[in-house]
Amino acid sequence: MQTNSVICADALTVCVDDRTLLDNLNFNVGKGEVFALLGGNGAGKSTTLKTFLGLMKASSGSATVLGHNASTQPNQVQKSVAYLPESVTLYGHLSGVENIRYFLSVAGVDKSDDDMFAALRKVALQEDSWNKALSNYSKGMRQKTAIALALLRNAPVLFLDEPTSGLDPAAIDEFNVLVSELAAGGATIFMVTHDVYGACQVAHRIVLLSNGKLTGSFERAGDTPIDTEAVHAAFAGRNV
Ligand SMILES: Nc1ncnc2c1ncn2[C@@H]1O[C@H](COP(=O)(O)OP(=O)(O)OP(=O)(O)O)[C@@H](O)[C@H]1O
Repeated sequence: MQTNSVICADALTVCVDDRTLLDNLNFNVGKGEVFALLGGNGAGKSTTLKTFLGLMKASSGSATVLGHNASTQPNQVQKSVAYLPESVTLYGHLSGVENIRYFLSVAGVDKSDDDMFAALRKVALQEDSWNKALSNYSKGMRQKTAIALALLRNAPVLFLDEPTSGLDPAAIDEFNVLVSELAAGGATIFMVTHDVYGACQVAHRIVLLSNGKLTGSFERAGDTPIDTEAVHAAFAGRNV
């Protein structure tokens, strides 16, 4: 394991019945890194996420977050991570502010209104919507609310499931800026996606998953985004 490794897959293998869903995955994600796991339908992305969240167990090898084994110490892992599912689950009849207040109280986190307003400003949720019912929010606005909640929980690690699916191009750009800012502030971000372009814009590293195996890896060099064409080609099994 790297010394600054926050998320680590070490020979991670997950089998269900006689099927191998994840086959000997190895990777480390460092503090402040945006890591994207890219794969097609059925590649094993959700299985990987669920294993890191302690919802599925490793059959051999390990998935660890901040040194906690997700299979044997799921509670410790769940305390230190924020998880954004593809469809954000907040209450439609409550406002953004009320949702945040409610979920912080459930998590036992005590924050002032000023802290909450600062988080909503940081994620750039329009101020005139803060007290409107969430049922009036767009998907991007709901996602911003969920990210503000994650910030207020001070979660050092974020797991994001298909975070840009269903967002329009402007919302995707805003989301990418926010993710980059969070990472620059020290958050470690693990996302699963099949959006090659979006992953290239925001990720420091992209790892390809196919049939439960890692099949390629791309790293950002300085400020230059990862080459979309090279990732597309590898994703589609072509040579560039
Ligand atoms: N609990 C389970 N038991 C048996 N098979 C499963 C289980 N969960 C997932 N699978 C199978 O594992 C494979 C990987 O599924 P997974 O949901 O991880 O893929 P994915 O990359 O997230 O796909 P998608 O992009 O379509 O959501 C699929 O063939 C799926 O049918």
